[in-house]
Amino acid sequence: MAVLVTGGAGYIGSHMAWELIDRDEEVVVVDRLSTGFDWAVPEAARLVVQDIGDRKVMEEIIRRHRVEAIIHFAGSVIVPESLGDPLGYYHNNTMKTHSLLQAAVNCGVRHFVFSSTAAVYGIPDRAPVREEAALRPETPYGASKMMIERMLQDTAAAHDLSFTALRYFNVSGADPRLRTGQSTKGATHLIKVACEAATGKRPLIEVFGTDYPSRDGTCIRDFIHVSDLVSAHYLALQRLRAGGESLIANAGYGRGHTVFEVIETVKRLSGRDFQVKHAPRRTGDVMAVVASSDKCRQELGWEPRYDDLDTIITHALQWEEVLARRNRL
Ligand SMILES: NC(=O)c1ccc[n+]([C@@H]2O[C@H](COP(=O)([O-])OP(=O)(O)OC[C@H]3O[C@@H](n4cnc5c(N)ncnc54)[C@H](O)[C@@H]3O)[C@@H](O)[C@H]2O)c1
Ligand SMILES: O=c1ccn([C@@H]2O[C@H](COP(=O)(O)OP(=O)(O)O[C@H]3O[C@H](CO)[C@@H](O)[C@H](O)[C@H]3O)[C@@H](O)[C@H]2O)c(=O)[nH]1
Repeated sequence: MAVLVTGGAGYIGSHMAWELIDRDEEVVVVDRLSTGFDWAVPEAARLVVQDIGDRKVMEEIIRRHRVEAIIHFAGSVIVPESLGDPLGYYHNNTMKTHSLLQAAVNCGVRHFVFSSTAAVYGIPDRAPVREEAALRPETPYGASKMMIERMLQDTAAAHDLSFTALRYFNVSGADPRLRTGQSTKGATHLIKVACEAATGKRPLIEVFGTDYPSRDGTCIRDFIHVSDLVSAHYLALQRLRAGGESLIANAGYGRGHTVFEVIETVKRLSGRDFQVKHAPRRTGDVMAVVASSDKCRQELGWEPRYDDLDTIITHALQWEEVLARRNRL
């Protein structure tokens, strides 16, 4: 029996593949390598280069490897990009997940763990935001994921399939053993961009909006270490295997940092100064997005190990140095 990891050549998915390998699971990765890298997949996992949207092929893969659970990361992930290409986002996220779910049901897959997002909340009425809050996504990206959550609830009610959807807040950092990290080309994520500026890969960082009514005028985000995130997935999988009910839970620490605080931390930990340019607000940005993490801790027994901005940024910087060394070779 195998666990299928879609998007397992990408940032979070490759950490998940390592987590599963570390726990002696059999792992099959399906990834079309649009933003992921074949070298990011552990050698002990089987990589199939394939788009998840082809239902017949996915059914063959599921049957051939006797897939018992799917952990689904594949998708389009850039919030601002989704505003310019909504149909592309609904297609790659919502429609292809529909097709994957149909394949899962047809083949009798029992468990499904899904990458949802804090973006389903839109502008939360309060921070920290609880799972029961109204879902009012501000962007096609958030809406594409909200629709998948609904599809999962209806599918689990009708079929012998249980699911966990984790609503990730801002994922960052890298495997502490530096076996993988965020390698995305032309990255747009704050910590990655700031680390690239610190290691000289970019000349500067732009801060999108310095006039928000926050403590220093910049947006606030709840940064979660990628290794803590994948450990929550593993706990979710084990809980479903043990007969646990389907669940939707936030994955964040419950603490927010501003954009300026992140940049200052990157400067301090790297010991390098870089130019910080104040720029207009970015369309679709929400001022403060912070998780209530009670449900994840209580239902999954989740105990984060890297809940500290310095640790997250230290690992992110170390991974940037690994990439820089590789590119020089
Ligand atoms: N990074 C974050 O802060 C964050 C926050 C919330 C949710 N998420 C979700 O987590 C998941 C993983 O994100 P990531 O940051 O690792 O991004 P990523 O771009 O590094 O990984 C996505 C992977 O999916 C693959 N892929 C995309 N479309 C595919 C398709 N149709 N068929 C097969 N493979 C496909 C890509 O090649 C890539 O390897 C996504 O679903 C994203 O929406 C990420
Ligand atoms: O060069 C940069 C990059 C980002 N930011 C700001 O930093 C904050 C965080 O932005 P970013 O890292 O792009 O993440 P988000 O837009 O918050 O979205 C992330 O977090 C969401 C959950 O909160 C996920 O759903 C998304 O997939 C993931 O990209 C925002 O205020 C941005 O305006 C900058 O000022 N400069």
